[in-house]
Amino acid sequence: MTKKVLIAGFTGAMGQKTVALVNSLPDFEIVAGLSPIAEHDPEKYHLPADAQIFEKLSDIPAGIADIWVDFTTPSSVYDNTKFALTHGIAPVIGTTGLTDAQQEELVAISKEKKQAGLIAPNFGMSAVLLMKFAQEAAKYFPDAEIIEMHHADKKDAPSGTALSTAKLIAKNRPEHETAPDEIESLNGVRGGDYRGIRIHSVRLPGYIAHEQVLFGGNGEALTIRQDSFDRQSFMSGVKVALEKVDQLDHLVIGLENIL
Ligand SMILES: NC(=O)C1=CN([C@@H]2O[C@H](COP(=O)(O)OP(=O)(O)OC[C@H]3O[C@@H](n4cnc5c(N)ncnc54)[C@H](OP(=O)(O)O)[C@@H]3O)[C@@H](O)[C@H]2O)C=CC1
Ligand SMILES: O=C(O)C1=N[C@H](C(=O)O)C[C@H](O)C1
Repeated sequence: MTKKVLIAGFTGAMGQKTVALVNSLPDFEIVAGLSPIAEHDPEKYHLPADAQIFEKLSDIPAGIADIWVDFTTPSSVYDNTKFALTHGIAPVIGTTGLTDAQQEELVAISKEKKQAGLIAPNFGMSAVLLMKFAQEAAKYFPDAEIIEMHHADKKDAPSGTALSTAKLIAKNRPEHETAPDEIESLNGVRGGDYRGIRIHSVRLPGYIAHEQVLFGGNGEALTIRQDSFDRQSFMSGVKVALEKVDQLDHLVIGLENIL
């Protein structure tokens, strides 16, 4: 049976890639899009002619779609995910910026409602592998810093991927002495601090999405790096999520958990 898909943020960079992906899949059909300032012309955004365009959540009827793909903004993703979970739609969330408390609350709602869903801070295979390798390396190299580099239009910092990487490192590294207090003669020059792991966010035109994890040891160093040169790199992960999300029994965090 064809699965009905709503794309939130369908006018954006990732939204338009997702539109092209879903249009290419015979078992999925775009039935609706959500975007606050979109022109109501499905053709302009390559949506099927009968797809409905919504400007706000409250206009969307329950059960309009089976799957809700979300590439919107950090300020709207919590409400969007909650709406999908409570209206019988399985969320596939790529938007970053959810806090730990928000994620926990959404998982609890999904369990209560018995509603499937997935949140993936990164749908790219290179980033999923980078996080896995960084998690492993942290057992042997507890001293780590992260540099993430993104296009100049990115709204949130640090990236969701960098924050997830830092969490995995913090969870897996052995008991660790923190560095003595440092003096910054230039404010912020040592980056953000997630439990002693420094994160440096670079925003430049020409970049898409890149991350480097630097581990320092005794007379040696390990660097793990991934590059998304094109947003197409995220689409194989989105495809897997579309195909597998309805097999989950609640909201799962991380693409690696469904691969
Ligand atoms: N998980 C992953 O693998 C990836 C995640 N991302 C994340 O996806 C998100 C989107 O990225 P990107 O496509 O580059 O961003 P864009 O700015 O290109 O697109 C954002 C989209 O969200 C829409 N939007 C804005 N406000 C709202 C709202 N309140 N409700 C619904 N839609 C809204 C915009 O619509 P309008 O034009 O009408 O304002 C636009 O369609 C970011 O959080 C980014 O970090 C990005 C790449 C990969
Ligand atoms: O905004 C982006 O572009 C990206 N956002 C995600 C993040 O914040 O980690 C994933 C990827 O890095 C691209």
